[in-house]
Amino acid sequence: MASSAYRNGTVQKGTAKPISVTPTNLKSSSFKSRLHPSPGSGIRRTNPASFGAAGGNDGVPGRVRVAVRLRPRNAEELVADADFADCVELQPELKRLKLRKNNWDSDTYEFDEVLTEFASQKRVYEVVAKPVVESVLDGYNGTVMAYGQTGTGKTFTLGRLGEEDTSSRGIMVRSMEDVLADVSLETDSVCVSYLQLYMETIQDLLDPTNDNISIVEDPKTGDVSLPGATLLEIRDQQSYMELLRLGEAHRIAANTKLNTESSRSHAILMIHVKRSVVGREEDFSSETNNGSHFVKPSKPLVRKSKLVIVDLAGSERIHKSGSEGHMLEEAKSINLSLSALGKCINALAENSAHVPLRDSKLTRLLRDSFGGTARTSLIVTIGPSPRHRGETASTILFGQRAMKVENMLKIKEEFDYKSLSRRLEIQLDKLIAENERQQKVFDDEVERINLEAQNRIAEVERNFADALEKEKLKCQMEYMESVKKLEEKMLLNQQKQESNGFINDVCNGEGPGVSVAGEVAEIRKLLQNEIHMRKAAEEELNKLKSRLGQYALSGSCGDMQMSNLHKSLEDESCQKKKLEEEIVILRSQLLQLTFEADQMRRFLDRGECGNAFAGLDRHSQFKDTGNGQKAPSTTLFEQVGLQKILSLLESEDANVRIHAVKVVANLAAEEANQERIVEAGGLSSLLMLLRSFEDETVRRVAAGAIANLAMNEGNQELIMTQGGISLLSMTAADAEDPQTLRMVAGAIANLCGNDKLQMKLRSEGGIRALLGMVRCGHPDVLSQVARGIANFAKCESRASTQGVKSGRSLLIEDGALPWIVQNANNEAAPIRRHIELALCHLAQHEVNAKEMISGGALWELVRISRDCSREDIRSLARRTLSSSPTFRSEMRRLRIEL
Ligand SMILES: Nc1ncnc2c1ncn2[C@@H]1O[C@H](COP(=O)(O)OP(=O)(O)OP(=O)(O)O)[C@@H](O)[C@H]1O
Repeated sequence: MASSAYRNGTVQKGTAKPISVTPTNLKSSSFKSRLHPSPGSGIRRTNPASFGAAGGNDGVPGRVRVAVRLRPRNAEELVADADFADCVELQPELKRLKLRKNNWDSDTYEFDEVLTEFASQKRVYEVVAKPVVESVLDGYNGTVMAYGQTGTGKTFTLGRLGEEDTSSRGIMVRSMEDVLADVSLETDSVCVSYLQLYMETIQDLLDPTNDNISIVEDPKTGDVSLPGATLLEIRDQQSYMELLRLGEAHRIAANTKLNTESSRSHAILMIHVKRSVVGREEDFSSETNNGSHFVKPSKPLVRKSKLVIVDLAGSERIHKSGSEGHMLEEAKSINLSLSALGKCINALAENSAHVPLRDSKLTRLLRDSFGGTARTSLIVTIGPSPRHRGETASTILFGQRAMKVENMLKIKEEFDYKSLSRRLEIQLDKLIAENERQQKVFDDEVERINLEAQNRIAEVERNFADALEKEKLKCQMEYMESVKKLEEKMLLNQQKQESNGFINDVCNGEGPGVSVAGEVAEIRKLLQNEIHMRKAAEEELNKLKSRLGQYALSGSCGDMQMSNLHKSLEDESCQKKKLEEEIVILRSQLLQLTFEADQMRRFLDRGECGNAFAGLDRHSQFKDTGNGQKAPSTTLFEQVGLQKILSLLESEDANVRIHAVKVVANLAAEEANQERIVEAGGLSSLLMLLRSFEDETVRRVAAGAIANLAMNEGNQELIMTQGGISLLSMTAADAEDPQTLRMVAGAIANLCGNDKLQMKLRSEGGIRALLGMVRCGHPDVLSQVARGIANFAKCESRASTQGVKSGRSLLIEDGALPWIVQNANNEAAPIRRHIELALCHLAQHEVNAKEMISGGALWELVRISRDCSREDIRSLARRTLSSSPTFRSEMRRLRIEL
């Protein structure tokens, strides 16, 4: 900062050597602000140029601006100095002040603004304070300070409230008016603290009990703050005025010779302005551009600036002010702090390496105002009296030196995390609300679809139930109809028999047993005709043969005739073959009808439901007609021949195949036929049908036939060696029809009862196939599965007892235990009985005990031993439990008593 002596042009000619210090940049600088008006600003800006717009936060040089204000003569001066001229002469248009040395000589000083005794308070505000207020609103710190001899108008300039005469409002009042006009109280905030520095102690003027406030300096930024001071938010001018009144009331003043209301402390008013501003979008988007759901918020910034208005206590010459005692101490303290301020200003003005900021609290408080980052405006107040020329000269020199102090203005802007967080919260709330709305729409839609689906299901169920009911009715009707027809036929037949005295083989002595006797008789008649025709054809053939022999002998037979005869012969043979086939079919049809007639007869006799394949175990096996006579099927079997019937299993005609397999199944139900069917290759043919899997009916009937054959112990091994278990397992895995599964399960269950086949059956997947069929859930199937398991467990038990087998049960190995335990108390008696037996067999072997306990079988065994309806099973369970050490010990542990 350069400095040079300045002499007033008019004075240059004089002899005196006035020392006037003029900053080199004085000409280029104006007292007026160069700030932009903020958009929407409520105050009229003083100058459109803006150093804030230079951008960034790098700092802009800003010299301390100094104005001088002359107080008008007061009453005392008007009298006492009546014969004397003022000690100063002002040239406001030239911004100069002449300080008279004597009548003919004066020193001239140039200031940023020269305010005469006629300058209004409004003008003083506009030239001294308004530019600073605007800077503060733009985000810079600002200081307006009044310095001068006691009684020269510092408090008048700054602190006048102007309640009676608004035109006399001082800088403090007017500053707030402009601040409040410019800020938006929705987004910005204005807070005030008001303090006095009295005898090196900082007191709170808004709360006088708070009288030892400490200064906190940020070592990094140099920012000074007073965290202990009361900080009140201002929302309107009225509350601010009350606050100023309160502060004024608490300010220490005294009546001195020079001022009846002399301030004995430095008053410091701090107006904190916090403003939200919107930053440049690109700065922020790079930081937050990681989520696609958010509407990118602009960069939120906050500007925290501070306007400090300092009304210094006046400097005084002790002898003039007449201070003594405590007031003398006050005066000394005031002078000391002002002198410390002066020293700092001098050091700064001279660009000295050391600035003694820490010499007083005043200089510590004002460190940002002089040589700091604030925009500072100083008003030096002087009086006109020549009697105080010395003090006026000293004030003027203070102002001149202050004009040399260069500050580096910095915008006080920082990232506004609070605002960002608030905005993000709002955005989040919006997103949550939107999400909830969409969720509700979705839920409503799901509910609607659900309702619609339920309605549809209900409708389908209704339709289905109706259709089922109709179908049921239809079946019942048809059934009644057919029963009626059969009864009628039977009656007719009986009548015929009685009238003709003809005794039919089929219905011999059986009364109501020949339900389809008429039909049978008809077929028999057809059959007789066929036989007659065949015999006639055979006779014809024999005749032709003998004629052929005669022709050959006589030699009169021509080639032509020979070939004709050959052809006829071939035709006859073909016809014969066809007839033979038809006879076989007719016989098998007859056989089937005879079966059905028999079933029907039994049904009518007992009121039971007939089933051609009911014989899955020995107890339900179909044996004979019940009167010691051979069954009609057996008779036909003998008449037609087993080979013929079995050959029909391979017929190309599907109907014939179905028919034939039914006949074979019925034959297989008779114990007497079982071995013969197997010997004649029937088992292979049936297994082949199972393998070919051409038709569900064929497969079901074939499985039933195999089940019947498997009742015979001799056949069981053959079934195994011919790969029967694999084929049955395969069928078990892919069949869906419960009746087919029942037949397959029945066949495997029969095989399970063979001691010799245990290992092979298990290794070829028999147990797993059996367990796999429980998926069907049909009680008939479950019953067969349970029977198989019971058979297997029984064989295992036998083998273990004989010492043939050791180790855990293969049933347990193959995972049967959970199903066994689960169904041990099945409500279907046949299932329950088989399972109960199976459990007892398994439990007889100590090696199974642990698994059975952990699988829950012990509880079932205990239940069986107590509640089983069959005495033999009950006692078997009890015996088993009491003979097993493992079960006994577990029961002891569980305190179970048999
Ligand atoms: N420009 C002015 N016009 C009219 N009266 C003024 C002017 N300046 C000051 N006065 C009057 O002068 C007297 C002293 O003023 P003021 O109390 O403001 O001085 P001061 O510098 O604050 O003194 P101190 O330092 O002792 O507090 C007051 O009565 C005040 O009204």
